[in-house]
Amino acid sequence: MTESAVHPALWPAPLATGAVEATVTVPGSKSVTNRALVLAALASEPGWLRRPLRSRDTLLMSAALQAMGVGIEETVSSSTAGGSADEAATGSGEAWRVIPSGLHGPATVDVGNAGTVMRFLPPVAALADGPIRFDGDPRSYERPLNGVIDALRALGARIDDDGRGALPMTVHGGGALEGGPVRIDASSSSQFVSALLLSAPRFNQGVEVRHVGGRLPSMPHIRMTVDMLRAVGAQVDEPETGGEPDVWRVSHSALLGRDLTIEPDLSNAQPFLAAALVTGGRVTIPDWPERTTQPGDALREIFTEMGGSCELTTTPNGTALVFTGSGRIHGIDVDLGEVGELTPGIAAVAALADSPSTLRGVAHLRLHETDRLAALTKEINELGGDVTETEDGLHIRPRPLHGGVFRTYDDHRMATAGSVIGLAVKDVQIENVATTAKTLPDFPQMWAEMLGA
Ligand SMILES: O=C(O)C1=C[C@@H](OP(=O)(O)O)[C@@H](O)[C@H](O)C1
Ligand SMILES: C=C(OP(=O)(O)O)C(=O)O
Repeated sequence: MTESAVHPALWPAPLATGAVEATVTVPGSKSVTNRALVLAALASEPGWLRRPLRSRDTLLMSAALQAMGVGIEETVSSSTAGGSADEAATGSGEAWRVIPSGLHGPATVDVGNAGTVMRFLPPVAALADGPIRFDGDPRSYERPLNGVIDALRALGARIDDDGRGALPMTVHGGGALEGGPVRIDASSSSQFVSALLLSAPRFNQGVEVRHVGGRLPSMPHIRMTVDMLRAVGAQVDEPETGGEPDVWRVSHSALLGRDLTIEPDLSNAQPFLAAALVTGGRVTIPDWPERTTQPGDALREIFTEMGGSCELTTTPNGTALVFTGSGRIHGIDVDLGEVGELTPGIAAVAALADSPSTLRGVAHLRLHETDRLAALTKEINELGGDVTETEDGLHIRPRPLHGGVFRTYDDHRMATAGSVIGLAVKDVQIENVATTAKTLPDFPQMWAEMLGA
């Protein structure tokens, strides 16, 4: 855990005074936006991202691509293609036009603490015609990157790092990369696999990535990578459509420019759904996709098991998820290995439940924005909770909680998790709620609006 250098302000998390009844328009998916930016930058023609997420992680991705020469023009979209009719009203009619170009160095990339930027861009940098320096927040030096660095070296790239297989580093782009077969251990982050696949159509021989090692986390995010590659014309062989287990192959090919409307971020819908569960209220999320690779879709099942119920409805503007709490919150025993980023929000709800919970399969969360297992244990326990860390997760035994400071360790999902607890527990103060800017800059305002403030 790394605490902020400065001691940021405390935000009094609002207590819910009754059942929440709200419709919450959730901004675009971080994971889809950053994949779409990379694919559009590597395409052979311009493309559009409509309703992209505008947050720290996506602006860092955009700035990095622009530093390498990609044109990204921000406009307010005049098209309503795929968007809901209330786009103009919500200000979500924003669109980014991406104009690919030769990739150039020297350039500097600030990855912040964005896993997608620090993992997805080194393969892009290897295609540039000069050195690309990567640096970021102190925490980015601690997050695993060795899978990407070692694989790129094996595929022909020259990289200078300090020997730890981590940031900071310089990728000496040679204008092209040979590519071909490579073995990696991606058990610490699925993003290693996604990173190599996303740029692979531009490698001379494409790529064959073979995962060797422990369980691969976050499989839906790899499916998202595969789906989005196929949607821009790439040829991908992968385990789920009959390929060899743990092997992905992407052929060399040109990529199409696409006009893509970004889905709402379903993981960022989590605190709002949790609010319905915790207060026995009802929250509607417009534009919830009928089919998606986003891991947040699993919340329909998980939060139903924890006491709510939900319905995917069709409205004149598209589909919406209506989630209703029953007033009871039940504990859960669940493996979250596929959907690790949902863990903080599930832990928050579990701390308020009427029975214990066991969250499993998420040891790799120790290397996320912060050590999430340690952070959740410490912060819930400091409010009077009874949480213990296991080898790969958390045991949560609900107890009456009291107010206090909930530290966030520069982790957006710690801030939203603390806010969920604050709905039910008086006087919870969130340290550095501004850290939600990583993926949801308007969180405090959205939260207040949901509560009718
Ligand atoms: O590819 C992606 O967009 C992501 C993959 C997952 O990473 P890990 O596999 O490192 O958990 C997830 O936790 C992260 O929030 C986003
Ligand atoms: C793990 C996360 O982010 P990152 O993309 O930085 O890995 C997350 O958003 O929960």
